[in-house]
Amino acid sequence: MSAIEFDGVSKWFGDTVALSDVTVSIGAGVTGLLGHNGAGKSTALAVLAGGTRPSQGTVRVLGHDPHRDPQVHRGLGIVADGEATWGHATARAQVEFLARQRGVADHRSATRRVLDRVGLTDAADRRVGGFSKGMRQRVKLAQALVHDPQVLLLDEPLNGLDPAQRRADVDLLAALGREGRTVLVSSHVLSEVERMAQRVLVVVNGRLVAEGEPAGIRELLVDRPRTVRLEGERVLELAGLLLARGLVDSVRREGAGRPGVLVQAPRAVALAEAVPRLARESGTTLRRVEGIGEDLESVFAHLVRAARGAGR
Ligand SMILES: Nc1ncnc2c1ncn2[C@@H]1O[C@H](COP(=O)(O)OP(=O)(O)OP(=O)(O)O)[C@@H](O)[C@H]1O
Repeated sequence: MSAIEFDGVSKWFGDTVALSDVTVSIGAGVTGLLGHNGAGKSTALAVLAGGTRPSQGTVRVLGHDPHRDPQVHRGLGIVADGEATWGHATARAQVEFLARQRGVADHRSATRRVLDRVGLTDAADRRVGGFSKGMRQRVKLAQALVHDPQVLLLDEPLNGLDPAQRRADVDLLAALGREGRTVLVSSHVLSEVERMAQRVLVVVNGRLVAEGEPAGIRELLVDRPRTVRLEGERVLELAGLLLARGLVDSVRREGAGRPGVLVQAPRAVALAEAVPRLARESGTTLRRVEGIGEDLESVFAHLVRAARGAGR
């Protein structure tokens, strides 16, 4: 059995479906839980942490029902979204407090070790109130790790961090995964999860719509149907060539007074490869090439349609 098991899990709040029939096993290593705002990521983590019960289906963490069995917390570390530190206490005091609460045998040395691991040794005896966001995030991580848990749940842990802090945290989480821990990290940024995760689960409107290695998920997200706007000299000739070669399904001129042409490509990557080459062949001088509707929502909407098509 994997450390984390979802079996037919649904969760609704009144009329809102936060999770819909999710079945998945998650084992050792880093797994990214990718989805837009409101997709159900926090709910999935809350169900695993025992904070909320599924409306339907079962979850197991290290074989326990997290909602009923407090034993689960011996093997579980949680880094929640948002602020969870006390400004007036030192980093060491906050981590030690958690260590004592969880019954860690030698809580002082465990605290020392974990503060060192997250890079807070020098700041350990300073009040957390004066810490940067990244340092406070480290305190939360140290609190989650002090009892050496097998399973670690992190809700958008890289939010609000600067690039150097992000890199450090990505390295730390990747290392925790390599040690054989089961690390589940939520995010709405693919490039973030693909740097640390061996596996990515994509959640859209509460449904698990795709899963796989980061490279495969990237391909799925990037190489999808896309509307592209082309602007330049003789751009209609270029669009004609694209149509003739089956690289686009349709060509439409923009409305009056606008110089562009809108093409609908079934595979965006093939189009991107062909456009510069065919522009040269047709003598087109391109001024602009831009994707239309490139927001994350439209990417996820595509995945939902793809998942429906596959009968999931
Ligand atoms: N306690 C609650 N009561 C009512 N609705 C809720 C509750 N918790 C979550 N929801 C709803 O369930 C859906 C999923 O929310 P969830 O917070 O799990 O998404 P998320 O992917 O974590 O998004 P975000 O990144 O914005 O936190 C949303 O529509 C949200 O409004």
